[in-house]
Amino acid sequence: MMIKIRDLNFSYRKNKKLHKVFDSLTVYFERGFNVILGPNGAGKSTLLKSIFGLLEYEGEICYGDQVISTLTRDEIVNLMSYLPQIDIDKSTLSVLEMVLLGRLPELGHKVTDKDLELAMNTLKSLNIDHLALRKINELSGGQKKLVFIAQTLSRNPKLILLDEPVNSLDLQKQLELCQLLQRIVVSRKVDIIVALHDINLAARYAQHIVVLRDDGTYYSSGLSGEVITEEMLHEVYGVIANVSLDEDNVPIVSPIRSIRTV
Ligand SMILES: Nc1ncnc2c1ncn2[C@@H]1O[C@H](COP(=O)(O)OP(=O)(O)OP(=O)(O)O)[C@@H](O)[C@H]1O
Repeated sequence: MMIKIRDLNFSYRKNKKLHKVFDSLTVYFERGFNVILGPNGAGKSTLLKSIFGLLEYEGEICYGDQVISTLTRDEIVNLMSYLPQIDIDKSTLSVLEMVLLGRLPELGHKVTDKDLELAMNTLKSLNIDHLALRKINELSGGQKKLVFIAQTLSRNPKLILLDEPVNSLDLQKQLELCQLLQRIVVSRKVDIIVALHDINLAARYAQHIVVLRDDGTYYSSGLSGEVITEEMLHEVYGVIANVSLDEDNVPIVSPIRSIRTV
């Protein structure tokens, strides 16, 4: 087990009111490529933020045998990098500067050729090196997303947390990003946890899937073949869907209709 979450309790506080997201949630993630699935509002982003130490929760989150709440901010940032769902997109920095910024803790007073090479290599791996000198606020939504992903990857963390990284990417780039993540998991021995809405992408690439219900409770976890079932799609997402297996035994979901009448 890579991340172990035990008895997690968390509520957002707004105008003195509490909005409970997790009530004694116990769940774990494995080494490798993990995906969190669940409908809107299930708590996927909240779970990623909790792991990254951004929220004050009750319960325990461990990375290996380290209790994350006992780590300093610097220790957490050295260990993991986190791509939030909402990107700051008003920046007038260039793409290259933005990626370099991601490695700020490791950069010295001067940006060296090695730093530039690392940043350019990350841009190349996402096929956006040609955008290096363009300003962030002059890019398309998908291009911006890729820059933030490049920034997240360039930090060389042990654990990467990505919140819906594929939304606003075209089909080819969605697949390329998942393939790149798959490669990084193997070549850099990095672990990743991705919150996703695309169940077919999760089915194809995830080594371990965790499914949350819309009320933030645990529904199931395991390999895609175990987790992605017609029953789960009915009970968790409220849809009637066919699930078949392709030639690699990967489940393929064909949605038919919502169980709600609209
Ligand atoms: N800052 C906040 N203040 C109050 N409530 C919040 C806040 N952020 C999220 N919530 C609530 O907490 C619950 C979980 O939200 P979260 O964003 O973690 O869900 P999610 O699974 O990531 O959803 P989505 O798929 O729509 O991105 C939701 O009911 C949401 O309305």
